[in-house]
Amino acid sequence: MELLKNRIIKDGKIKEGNVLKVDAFLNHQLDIELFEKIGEEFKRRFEGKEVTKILTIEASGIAIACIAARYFKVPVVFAKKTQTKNIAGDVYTSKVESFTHGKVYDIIVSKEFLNVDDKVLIIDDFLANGKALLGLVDLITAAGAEVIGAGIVIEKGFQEGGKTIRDKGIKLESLAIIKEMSVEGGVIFS
Ligand SMILES: O=P(O)(O)OC[C@H]1O[C@H](OP(=O)(O)OP(=O)(O)O)[C@H](O)[C@@H]1O
Ligand SMILES: O=c1[nH]c(=O)c2nc[nH]c2[nH]1
Repeated sequence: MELLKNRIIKDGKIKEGNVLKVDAFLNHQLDIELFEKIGEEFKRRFEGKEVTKILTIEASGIAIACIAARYFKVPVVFAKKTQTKNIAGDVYTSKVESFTHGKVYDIIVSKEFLNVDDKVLIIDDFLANGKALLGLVDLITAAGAEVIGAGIVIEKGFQEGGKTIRDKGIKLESLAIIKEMSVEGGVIFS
């Protein structure tokens, strides 16, 4: 998606530890006009697929999932990274090592919101090592629901997540795939 790639080149900042900082438009300050275009593009990439629910993971996936849901006209469910009193009871759970927080979370979704007849599209802002996506696939599988695919805004193609997910036969659509990035050389797309 050229618009997104140009924005990454304009506003992205490369940090140590394979981190691309895009908080000026994607995961801290949010450019909703760009999000609308991204939502529209996800809809185009999954055209013809029946989707009954969008699943994402807090925190940074939520905003983009909500805008995408306007195009699919389905509810968004997000996996929580912390237990709260108001979600006590029957939950699906999986372990996810967070890329930017550097710690392992027991992610949870209430059984009420993932059902055996759901056809689930996963949406997230980033794909790096694939831990978040694998955790979300676990939750969908535990519910007996179907994984329709995953829509990712930025895939860091030099990390292992994309291969792991594609090897599982999951339809993965990443709107920008970074082949290489370095402080000196900038970002190079696939
Ligand atoms: O493919 P992975 O290695 O799992 O990396 C991708 C995940 O990393 C980020 O979440 P993170 O928990 O780092 O931060 P957040 O709380 O801002 O969503 C991002 O939002 C993805 O969910
Ligand atoms: O802002 C972010 N930058 C990244 O490089 C990244 N990788 C996973 N999650 C991420 N979030």
